[in-house]
Amino acid sequence: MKISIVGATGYTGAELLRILASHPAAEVLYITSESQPGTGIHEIYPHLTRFYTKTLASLADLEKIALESEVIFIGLPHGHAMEVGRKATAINPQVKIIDLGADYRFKNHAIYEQWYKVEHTHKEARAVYGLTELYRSQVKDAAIIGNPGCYTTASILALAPLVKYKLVDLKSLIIDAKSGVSGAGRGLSLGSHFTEVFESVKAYNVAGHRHTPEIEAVLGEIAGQELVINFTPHLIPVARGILSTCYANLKDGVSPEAVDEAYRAAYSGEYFIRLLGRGAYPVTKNTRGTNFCDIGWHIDNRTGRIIAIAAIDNLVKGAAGQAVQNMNVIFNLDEKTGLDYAPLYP
Ligand SMILES: NC(=O)C1=CN([C@@H]2O[C@H](COP(=O)(O)OP(=O)(O)OC[C@H]3O[C@@H](n4cnc5c(N)ncnc54)[C@H](OP(=O)(O)O)[C@@H]3O)[C@@H](O)[C@H]2O)C=CC1
Ligand SMILES: CC(=O)N[C@@H](CCC(=O)OP(=O)(O)O)C(=O)O
Repeated sequence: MKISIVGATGYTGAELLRILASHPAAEVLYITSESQPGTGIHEIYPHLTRFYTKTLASLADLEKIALESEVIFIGLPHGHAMEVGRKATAINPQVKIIDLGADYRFKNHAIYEQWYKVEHTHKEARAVYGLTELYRSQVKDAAIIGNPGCYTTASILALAPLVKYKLVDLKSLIIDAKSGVSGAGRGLSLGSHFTEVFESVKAYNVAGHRHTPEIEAVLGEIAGQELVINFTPHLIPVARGILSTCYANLKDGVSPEAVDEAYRAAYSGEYFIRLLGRGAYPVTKNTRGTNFCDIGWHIDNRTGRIIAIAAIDNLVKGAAGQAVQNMNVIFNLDEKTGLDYAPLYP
């Protein structure tokens, strides 16, 4: 597959390059940057030395990129990807677009515009939400994929079986999630300085984070009714990893065995979802550098609540890995191609 990456100098772009370097069917054609065109990617990311000697192109080359590529991954800030997607598909209607940002995640554009404060400029795109395990049959035939957010991937995967099999009160969903600092991207900002983050943990965007409507839309679709959640993200002093701890009131009479069965029914055939089981504790380090999502759950008999916990690597299952998983599905390859390796541990 001839692949280009728009926004290759970002963390998700670099992670795509790392994964695609050992993908047997992938040929990386063009990689772009607006700030450093002409620079070798191995100069910006020395860890990619020996794997790539390519120099960066720019969006000025979009016509050539769109015409020659079969897949374009986009790793740009929201608001920019939809313009690239609109232009690239106009130039080459056959090209597949996989956007790692938020522009193509929402079926309801009004919700996107309300939360992201930009006008949606590619409303006619018939994009598919790329949470592979839940939308595989649509991903297969998609021309444009809105790859999910990192917190949303972990949180939705933890809660989906409970919602699907109607085991919990939909008014009681609470998600408490923690992310490593690479989730904020490579750009410099005060909040991600070492001295701000090290030896510290903080909540941010409480009751206002943009992943809230994304989680609500997907879980609402699974439930067949609208729902609202509480979602609180936290920044923790690690480079990679998301741990999402999700709370819900179990409906009366739901047994622990029924909960176990719901997780098994939802995910037993899913390679990238490792069900650790009831009473188990997922750990971000066990997923580091991989496309795995580890899930465990607990039932608190005193409060009648279930606590479901998911761990992922935000840059892999939460971004570049899931994007490659979606590409594999679209091109009818084994979903694990280029993604089947053990975590780096410790
Ligand atoms: N980091 C993560 O864990 C996750 C990120 N995402 C999403 O993926 C996308 C990329 O994220 P990430 O790689 O972390 O971001 P980074 O900040 O690390 O990289 C952003 C990229 O976008 C380019 N860029 C920045 N501004 C512009 C602009 N105005 N026009 C064109 N290009 C621009 C930069 O290139 P240059 O400056 O060289 O031109 C760079 O390649 C975002 O939408 C993000 O929300 C999704 C899931 C997880
Ligand atoms: C730690 C950190 O800052 N994380 C990012 C989420 C990264 C992500 O998935 O963002 P998109 O939905 O924009 O793609 C944040 O909270 O905004």
